[in-house]
Amino acid sequence: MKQQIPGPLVTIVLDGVGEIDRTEGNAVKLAHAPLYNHLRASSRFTTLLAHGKAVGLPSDADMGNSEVGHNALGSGQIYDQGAKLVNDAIESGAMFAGSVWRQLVDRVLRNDATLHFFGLLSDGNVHSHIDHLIAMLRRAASEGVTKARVHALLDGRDVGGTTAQIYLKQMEEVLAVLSEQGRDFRIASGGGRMTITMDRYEADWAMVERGWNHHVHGKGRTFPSALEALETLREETPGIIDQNLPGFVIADEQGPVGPMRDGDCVICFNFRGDRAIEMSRAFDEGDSFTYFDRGTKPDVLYAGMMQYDGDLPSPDHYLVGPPNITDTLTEFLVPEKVQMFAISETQKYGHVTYFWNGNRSGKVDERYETYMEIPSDRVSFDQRPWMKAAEITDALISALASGTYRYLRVNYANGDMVGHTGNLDAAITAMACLDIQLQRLLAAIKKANGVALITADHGNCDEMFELDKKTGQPKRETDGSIKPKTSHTLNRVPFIVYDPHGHVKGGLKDDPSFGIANIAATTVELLGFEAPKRWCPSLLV
Ligand SMILES: O=C(O)[C@H](O)COP(=O)(O)O
Ligand SMILES: [Mn+2]
Ligand SMILES: [Mn+2]
Repeated sequence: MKQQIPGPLVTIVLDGVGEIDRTEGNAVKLAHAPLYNHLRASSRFTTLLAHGKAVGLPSDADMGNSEVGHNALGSGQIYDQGAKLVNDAIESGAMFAGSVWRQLVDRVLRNDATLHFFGLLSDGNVHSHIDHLIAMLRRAASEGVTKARVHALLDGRDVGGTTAQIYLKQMEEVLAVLSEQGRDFRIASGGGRMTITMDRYEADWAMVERGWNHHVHGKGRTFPSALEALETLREETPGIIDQNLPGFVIADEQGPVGPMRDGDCVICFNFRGDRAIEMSRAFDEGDSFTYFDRGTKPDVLYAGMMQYDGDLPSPDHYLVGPPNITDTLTEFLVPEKVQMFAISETQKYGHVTYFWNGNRSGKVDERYETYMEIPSDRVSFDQRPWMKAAEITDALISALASGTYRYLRVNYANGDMVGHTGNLDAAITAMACLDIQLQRLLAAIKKANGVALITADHGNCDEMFELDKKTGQPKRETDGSIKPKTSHTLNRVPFIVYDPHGHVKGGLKDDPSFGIANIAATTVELLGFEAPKRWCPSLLV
């Protein structure tokens, strides 16, 4: 129902805060969070889908993630996303018929050179899928490529915390088969994804530099094989989860097996952009690149699985076209001259700006948009579970008090970033910290005569234990301790309308098929507009 609230409207995204009845291992329920619990008990509380097909992923077995979640939140629509687009391009053969694949393979054949692949080696399907890599390796072999190298980033964040051996073994088997008939396909380097290569939003370029030295120059601690590296590195730091493992280089009697050389080609097989952009820039940019010293940069042709940033644009070459997200919430509100404010800390800043605006890094219109980034700490977030929630709230309170903005949006990263560490105690603290900041923020919204919509982009800290699918009980390590869960969940997410002055008319529709893509239409209705027909319908009765 179209209605115009008199004060500001604020969308609060509690990143990684899902909804499930179970209390065990659920930081949302275990935390001292009196305000959040009070809001959940209100009549304008419901839950929404935030995973699988409801956010454009291939199947309902796919957990949601921040990219697809914020795309849905910010566009009010469901688009086929990277995972699905790449599957389709491989299945239909369009990827291999495309000009970029041809250029890469032809160059390798012409130069008698090596085809390198780097990316996240798992089936998490958030940044990548191992099946995509396997399909490309097989195809390259069938087209005559004789030398390929895989630079394998170990996951433990979108999949179980200590599962790297599963994917490494699978990869070694595939590579062994492909190496028959005179081919030479091998793993050349690797490391934990939170230690090397996969930084995002320029939070820590040193990670990318470490990755560059391992993958490109073959510089790092050497091991005879990736599985031996994994075993040794785990032994050296008991309890370490895969994402935090140090980098490694594979070497034989002649030295490192896969430094990149002039004439080689390189494919980043991640489809998701945020954590692939910095490395792409290191490969593509010329002397203007100043983030770290790349040493002698080999003359390689580099391609991404997808275009990771449509505005830079980056990379120069990519295998699959990105989803073309149009008619976003921001594009709708700009011509209506609605002043907007978007804020988060570094780790989620791109989520609430770039992903929110349909993967657009520039503003739609400077005159109506203010963005604010609070620099994140550079630590493992179980050491600082409060993160920058207080500083973000300070800035939001000032923005509300200025009276300038009619629509504000914020992402609080705590539930997700602390959830990814697998540390339940820290996640419980994160939720308690969030509750205190929500108390401050909602008081300011009330004072400004406003309304808030509180939601999440997907679950994470709502399930901090790995559960056995059959018994529903927590899985145990060999020493009897509970196996921590570091990845997102498949759970629904909250949707709460906070309306202290009773401005909002009507209740919430009760439709279990509604997801977070339904929030944009709700937003514009509360701002006094009719939502575009192509958006998912509003949640207001
Ligand atoms: O990149 C990450 O940190 C995880 O793979 C996914 O987390 P996000 O989707 O919440 O960013
Ligand atoms: Mn998220
Ligand atoms: Mn996450």
